[in-house]
Amino acid sequence: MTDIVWHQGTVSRQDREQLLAQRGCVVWLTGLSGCGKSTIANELDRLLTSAGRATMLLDGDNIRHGLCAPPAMLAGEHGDAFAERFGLGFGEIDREENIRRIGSVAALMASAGLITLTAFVSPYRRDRDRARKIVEAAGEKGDFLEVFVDTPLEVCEKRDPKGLYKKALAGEIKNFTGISDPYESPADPEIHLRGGDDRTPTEQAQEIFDFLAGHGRWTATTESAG
Ligand SMILES: Nc1ncnc2c1ncn2[C@@H]1O[C@H](COP(=O)(O)OS(=O)(=O)O)[C@@H](OP(=O)(O)O)[C@H]1O
Ligand SMILES: Nc1ncnc2c1ncn2[C@@H]1O[C@H](COP(=O)(O)OP(=O)(O)O)[C@@H](O)[C@H]1O
Repeated sequence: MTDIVWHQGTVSRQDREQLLAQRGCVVWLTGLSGCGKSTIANELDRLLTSAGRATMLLDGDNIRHGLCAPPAMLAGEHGDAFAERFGLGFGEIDREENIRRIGSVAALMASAGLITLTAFVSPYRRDRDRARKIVEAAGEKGDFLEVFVDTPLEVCEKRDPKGLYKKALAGEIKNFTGISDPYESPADPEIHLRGGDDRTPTEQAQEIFDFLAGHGRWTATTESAG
């Protein structure tokens, strides 16, 4: 198809995972803005690192400051044509490319043996399924865990930690997920967290931690979680 040929490295994924005594994977949190993705992912990151696991957290807001920056952030350094071509907004095709890039980066991190946590709205089922495919192609089935942070829209709107719902409802932000853009719920997520329930983010993160521990993602524990 192209003249690009895959180069097989000398150090294998198994070599890297052996050093870490764990199997790399991707924990993919999806849900509306304000549903609790970042909070739960950060709590999970803390639980895992306290337990001696090697992790990396990719968070939507942060990644959109670099790898998936919007056109306005790129124009100054690279010019308008570049910014238009490679900068990402929130249209359907932009979100598709955002999730494609994140899926690829997450797969690389999982291949390095890291327990990779991602927190992106990722509203389209097809995009999430593609991310799963990329991760599993780089590893094996079971390396991708979809976590649906299922917090009702009314709760997210009420929390509105960044004031984005207020702006979206006033028509100041276009294509805002849940208001003027769709969110397609996962059909069969590995973990379904009901974000509006009485549990704390720490308790919800613990549920994910227990799932990972119960599925043999690591073989040695240096310290207990908590
Ligand atoms: N139009 C629109 N729709 C949804 N979200 C918006 C929008 N504009 C800005 N934001 C802010 O950007 C964060 C979502 O970025 P993501 O990269 O996770 O989005 S996506 O996965 O490509 O759909 C999202 O972060 P979270 O609130 O943490 O989810 C918002 O803060
Ligand atoms: N389980 C929870 N219970 C109560 N409040 C929560 C819970 N999870 C998150 N929050 C609060 O909701 C707000 C939005 O969380 P955030 O993690 O930024 O969401 P997202 O990353 O999905 O946009 C934060 O102010 C956070 O403290």
